[in-house]
Amino acid sequence: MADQRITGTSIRLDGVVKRYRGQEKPAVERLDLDIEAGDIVAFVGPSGCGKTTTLKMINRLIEPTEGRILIGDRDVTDENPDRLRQSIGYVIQSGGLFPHWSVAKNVGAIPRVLGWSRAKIAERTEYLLELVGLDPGTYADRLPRDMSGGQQQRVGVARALAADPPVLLMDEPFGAVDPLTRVRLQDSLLSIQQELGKTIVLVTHDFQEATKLGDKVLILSEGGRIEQYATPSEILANPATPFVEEFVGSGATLAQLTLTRVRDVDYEQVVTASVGENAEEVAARARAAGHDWIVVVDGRGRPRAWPTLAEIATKPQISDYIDARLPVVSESSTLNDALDSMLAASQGGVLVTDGRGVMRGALRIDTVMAVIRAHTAEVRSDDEEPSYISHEEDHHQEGS
Ligand SMILES: Nc1ncnc2c1ncn2[C@@H]1O[C@H](COP(=O)(O)OP(=O)(O)OP(=O)(O)O)[C@@H](O)[C@H]1O
Repeated sequence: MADQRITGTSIRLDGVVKRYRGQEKPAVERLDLDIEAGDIVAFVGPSGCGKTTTLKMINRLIEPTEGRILIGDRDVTDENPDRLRQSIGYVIQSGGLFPHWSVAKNVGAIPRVLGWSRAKIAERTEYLLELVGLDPGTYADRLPRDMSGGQQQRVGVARALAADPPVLLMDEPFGAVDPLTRVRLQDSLLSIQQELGKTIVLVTHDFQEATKLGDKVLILSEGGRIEQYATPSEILANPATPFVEEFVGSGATLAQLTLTRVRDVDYEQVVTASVGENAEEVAARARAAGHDWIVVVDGRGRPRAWPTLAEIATKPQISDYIDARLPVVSESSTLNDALDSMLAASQGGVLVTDGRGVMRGALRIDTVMAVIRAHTAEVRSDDEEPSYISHEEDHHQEGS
């Protein structure tokens, strides 16, 4: 992410220990950790290893028993915790919104405490709702209970970013939503991060999620012991300990698919059309491009339907088809997400959008399969003795 603007700050945990009263063993024995400004770091590890305890010591929702915590150059170990928390965004599972406050009131909570003017809060709220993919006109006055879990979670992210904190902490943020919503929220977080460049620390139970979101992944074992702290590809290529190997285990092949993003592969251009356009002209455009389908987009270029030319030929103009099961992923989605989305929609392809949902192209299952085959071949040639491979080939030739 060399071209990314960074507004986050570094975080350092220096000899941090947490002993809970009445517990014999410390939850976190002694942790030294450096998180670089602008990185997303994902904490993973088995239940009870100390992920949440470590996360909450960063904003001192849990007070460390020993050690120091630095945010940028600021030693915050003894800082007033309320003040500290105003400079650290915090997102929990299910959003943690105040249920009887409107979305706008929830998002403006910290700015109000900070004494911002009404106009500034309103402007910021509008910007943030747009950023997290919620139309301010539709949602600003809604109550959380009238929104889906995924939408509430988006509001939770907007609220955490309200005072533009350099650091965002997220505790299992996408744990409570269905798998497809989860993928959308992950993609949305990645596009927000592309725009903002915060330092984000997140706890997850899901190694796939950690490899998708994390610039670096921290794998902990009991007592907050660091087993490995590295980029996802380093962890997959060189697990540091037998613990890591086992933890990553059979998920490794799938995780490799997680390392490839849709934007890294050659997906196709598509022919788009707006509602009301002349169907014959659109069809001619599609045929010229060698396609027997088109994508209908709305006024902002977002996909609405994916009809075949036969379907659009039934009417003189492009009508407003709505396709509720349209398989869509974003460029920052992983190939794994793309495959899931194809399977869920029983289609041999997915539409690809940018971070704001604007149409970019289509990815076909053949392309994904080609990437998987190329990767498998690469792993073979890395791992296996050349003599073994030629042996295999001989064997096949004999058999055929
Ligand atoms: N308030 C508390 N009082 C006493 N012990 C606690 C408290 N909170 C956590 N612990 C203990 O500290 C250890 C680490 O807990 P923590 O919640 O940080 O783990 P975790 O890795 O986040 O677990 P999970 O994945 O299950 O959420 C566990 O043994 C837990 O039982």
